[in-house]
Amino acid sequence: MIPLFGVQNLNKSFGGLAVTNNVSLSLAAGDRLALIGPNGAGKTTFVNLVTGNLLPNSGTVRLAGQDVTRRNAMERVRLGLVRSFQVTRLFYGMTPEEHLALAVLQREGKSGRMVGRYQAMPEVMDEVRDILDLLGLLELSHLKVREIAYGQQRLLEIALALALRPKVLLLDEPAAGVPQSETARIEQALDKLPPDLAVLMIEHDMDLVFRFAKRVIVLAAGTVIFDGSPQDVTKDARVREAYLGSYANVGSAA
Ligand SMILES: Nc1ncnc2c1ncn2[C@@H]1O[C@H](COP(=O)(O)OP(=O)(O)OP(=O)(O)O)[C@@H](O)[C@H]1O
Repeated sequence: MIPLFGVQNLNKSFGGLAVTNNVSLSLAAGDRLALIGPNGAGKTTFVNLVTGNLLPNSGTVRLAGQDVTRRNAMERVRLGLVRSFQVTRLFYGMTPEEHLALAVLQREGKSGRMVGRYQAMPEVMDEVRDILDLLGLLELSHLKVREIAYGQQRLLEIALALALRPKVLLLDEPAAGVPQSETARIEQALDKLPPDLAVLMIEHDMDLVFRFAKRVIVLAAGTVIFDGSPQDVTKDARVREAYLGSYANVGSAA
């Protein structure tokens, strides 16, 4: 079976520094994959190669049966590869509903000027409400972004990505900066993502990784040193040494 998404033998160097070393991985519909690794392991670089924000020195990126290695980020989005937005790109004076309406209209190729009239468009309103409801944001739909909690702003980033109808969703540290009291909300929302969506999550919060991922890839110095189940990652000697350290004992006891 052809995977929905795959990279083969991807390499990237900055000057003499090899940051992505022969990385290969693939994702099928419904996969829940976490990419973890110590600071500087090359996770952000890898995401940028996948999204088209960086070009690799060699290797290929394939999406939905097509070689997209030389395609730009927007073309990849149109083919279904979407990265969650970042809080810094939200408009603090706009509501979650307005953000979602704008995203849906943009996806449909409709002018941003129509955003003032979206409430009269039942198909847009239905979709906006469905996505907000899925992520537990419906009750906040009319508040300004600046009035909602940081964890909910992070959920709005995911909502905006879903509005682009991805086949493959890249979640870049969805719990980063979110207070402990709000991480349960993130977990609950991630549980409700469409089952056929393939999700690749980069995350440092190991509790979230263990609850969410069915498969874990560990990157160290740009190289994949582990690809397997969350249960096995804690037992792997190289991973313990490179990254997990004392967490390994906690994880393996669970
Ligand atoms: N544009 C660049 N030019 C030169 N070096 C870079 C560039 N981008 C990243 N690097 C280097 O590549 C290495 C990997 O960086 P990267 O940000 O991909 O790691 P990371 O795993 O995402 O780290 P973190 O978890 O701290 O975000 C680092 O040594 C970094 O300094």
